[in-house]
Amino acid sequence: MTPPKTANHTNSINPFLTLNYESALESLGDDYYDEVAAAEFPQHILRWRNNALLPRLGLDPQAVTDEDFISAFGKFEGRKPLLALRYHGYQFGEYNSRLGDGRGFLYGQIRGTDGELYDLGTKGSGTTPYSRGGDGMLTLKGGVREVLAAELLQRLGVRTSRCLSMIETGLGLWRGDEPSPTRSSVMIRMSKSHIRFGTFERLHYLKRPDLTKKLLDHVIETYYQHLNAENDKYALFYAELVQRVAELVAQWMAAGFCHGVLNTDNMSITGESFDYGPYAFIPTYDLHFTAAYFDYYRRYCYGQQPSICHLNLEMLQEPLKAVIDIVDLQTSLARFAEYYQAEYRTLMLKKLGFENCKFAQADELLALTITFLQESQISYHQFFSDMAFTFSSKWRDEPAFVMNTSEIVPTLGSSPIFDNWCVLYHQILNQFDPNQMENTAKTLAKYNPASTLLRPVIESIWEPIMQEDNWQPFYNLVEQFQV
Ligand SMILES: Nc1ncnc2c1ncn2[C@@H]1O[C@H](COP(=O)(O)OP(=O)(O)OP(=O)(O)O)[C@@H](O)[C@H]1O
Ligand SMILES: [Mg+2]
Repeated sequence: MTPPKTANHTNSINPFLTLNYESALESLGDDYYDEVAAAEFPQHILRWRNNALLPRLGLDPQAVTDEDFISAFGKFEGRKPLLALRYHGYQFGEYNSRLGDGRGFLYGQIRGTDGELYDLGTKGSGTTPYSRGGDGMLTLKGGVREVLAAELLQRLGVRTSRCLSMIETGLGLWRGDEPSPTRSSVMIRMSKSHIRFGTFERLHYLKRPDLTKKLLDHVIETYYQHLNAENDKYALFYAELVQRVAELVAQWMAAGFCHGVLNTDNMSITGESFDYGPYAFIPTYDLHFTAAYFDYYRRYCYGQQPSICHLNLEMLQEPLKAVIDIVDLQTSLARFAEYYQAEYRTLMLKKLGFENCKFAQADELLALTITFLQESQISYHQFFSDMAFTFSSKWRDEPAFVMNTSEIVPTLGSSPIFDNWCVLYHQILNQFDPNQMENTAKTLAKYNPASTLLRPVIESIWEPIMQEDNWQPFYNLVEQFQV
């Protein structure tokens, strides 16, 4: 990504308005949404345009001006209807029937060049019937954080939504968790559906099994098309959702990502990751690490993520029971751990340099790596990025050569676990042909990017923005995530 280009507005039609919008969700009828209007902002400064996503919408980045972004995604000119979606959800275990898009709406749905249907949804675009006294806005820092998280997560192979644009909107917002007044932004998120587990939970709460079935048909037709012709498509849908969610959590865990707010209104029915609010990447392998300062009981801590997602899937059975046999639902959910473990194992072995996971001692290596990371409390990110950076085929020669040029290893002092780990890694490398070492180096580099988003890194990006409106460090970092 390059910084936003200077506006070069012509009088031609905005390319975003010429896209072939589909009315998939709108055609379900107004039981599922409310038509809303966007806020009018005092200022529109384009801070981020995700050129990497434009080709997927069938657009040539060169043909889209900054002014086009501002007109479409800051001023919301020329597009209707804008739909605030209705949903409920379990928040920190408590059912909340007063939710819904309180600061966003569905801007439109577009078939990507890959054949998938994408939602363009806003965040920070003003109040709706679901704002519950909130201002309907997103802080600039919140926007910056969400752009960064999505780009790094996609780099790390997580199935994630991404931000298409972020526009600074010139308001001063009051927030308890940021020095206030703080700057405002409006963001466009491109995702594979904004239908949440909570969208179904609302229909159950309203005792509308007819609407549940209608929505389920829509979800299968639109996002699980390959199941549409099957006789037992509903049961198969849930079985696949279980697998997708289990794999998603495994992707977070391998990435060292703690989502922070795994309420059921933040769980997508397509098994995609979204809503990067109080998230954090783990500094060290600590199962109790908790991202949200308001998560007093560590409900959504790093190590709880698999069991919370399992629980959220289990609670989703309640509305789905209107259409799917409970035995089928339970049988599918029983496979969650198996899917999770298979994906986690595969991803961690990739981080350790092995694309092909079928080798002797693979499980031993994985278990010892986790024990080492946990007991040493070495930097989770730096351990793997150092492996990638310092890997050498010489590691085959002696256990003592393994990671011997790493910066982080000397900080360990004497560590019997690390010594055992080196012996094991050395043994494993010797199971392979010497000419495989190049592949190991490539795998390590692919799955362990040098850059990270630990909290101090985010602060180091935010500081120059806040102090001197210097966005260059932000652009530089996103560019590294997009290679
Ligand atoms: N500033 C605000 N004004 C109005 N409603 C808000 C505001 N912040 C959050 N909400 C609403 O509170 C609920 C929970 O918020 P949460 O932070 O999970 O979602 P969100 O970040 O607003 O949106 P999304 O889940 O699409 O990323 C949602 O219904 C959301 O719309
Ligand atoms: Mg949310």
